[in-house]
Amino acid sequence: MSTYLIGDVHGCYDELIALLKQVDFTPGTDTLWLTGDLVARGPGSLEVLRYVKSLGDSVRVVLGNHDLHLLAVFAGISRNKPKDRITPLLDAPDADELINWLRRQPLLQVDEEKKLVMAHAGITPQWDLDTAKECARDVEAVLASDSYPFFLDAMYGDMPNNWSLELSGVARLRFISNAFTRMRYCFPNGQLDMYCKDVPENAPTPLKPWFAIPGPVTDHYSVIFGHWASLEGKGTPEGIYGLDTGCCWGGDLTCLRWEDKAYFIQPSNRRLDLGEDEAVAS
Ligand SMILES: Nc1ncnc2c1ncn2[C@@H]1O[C@H](COP(=O)(O)OP(=O)(O)O)[C@@H](O)[C@H]1O
Repeated sequence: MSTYLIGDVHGCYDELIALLKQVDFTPGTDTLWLTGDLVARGPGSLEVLRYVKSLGDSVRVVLGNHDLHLLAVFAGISRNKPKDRITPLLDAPDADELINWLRRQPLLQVDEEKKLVMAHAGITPQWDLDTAKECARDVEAVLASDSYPFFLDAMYGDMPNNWSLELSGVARLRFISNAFTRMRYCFPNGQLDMYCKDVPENAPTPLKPWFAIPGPVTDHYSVIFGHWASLEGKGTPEGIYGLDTGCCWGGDLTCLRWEDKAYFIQPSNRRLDLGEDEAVAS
């Protein structure tokens, strides 16, 4: 009975299956955790959603910004960008079923026994765990309801970027979805910066990666996140694990086995197809 945590799959179905084969993942016995961004960029978003949905209770997922964007595209709110390669999914006969399953997935996973928390981008240092849980529940409730398109229409944008108990309505929901799915850097007071995407060595002062600012959650829990491929899984403090290693860009799909902290790597098929140089340049 093992727990396998895998970074952003981004439509890389073949690599996901190969990685699960490598670790001998057995549904019903083992549990798979996925850091979100199941879809977009890679060629197999449809196959990834069908497979992950079929795993039932053997998988724990969180939503990423690309998953939310897919929901908005399917609802006719946002544009289908060709580079996302999601048209086969949008046109699939079971698209409705897959989308309805996806919009009922959480933003936050917590395992009290393992003292383990997972969110796509991470946990803002401005929140304790109770606040994070309450915030996640509020967005999840809207996404699961019939009025979810109203939220998806209002979710785009970078503001507000500072947590406050005074926030309400769509501004509050937008802050919550940005914090859970798009955050990378914070100001020293924990306020989000939604613009910088650079690697930490090149980040402008006073920005720091969210995980470099001590917060109530990271003080007591291990945190698993994805979203930030340019970190290449490196540079996080002990107990914080960035698992997105850019498979869809020609990097790797990374798996961490929780029980013994062993890492397993599946190289992107794209790298094998294109040759190292071309894949890295894109
Ligand atoms: N609140 C939001 N504001 C802007 N983009 C959002 C938001 N929520 C989801 N998205 C989506 O997230 C994706 C961001 O893509 P991009 O800027 O390339 O960042 P990333 O590095 O996460 O791929 C886009 O598809 C965008 O539509």
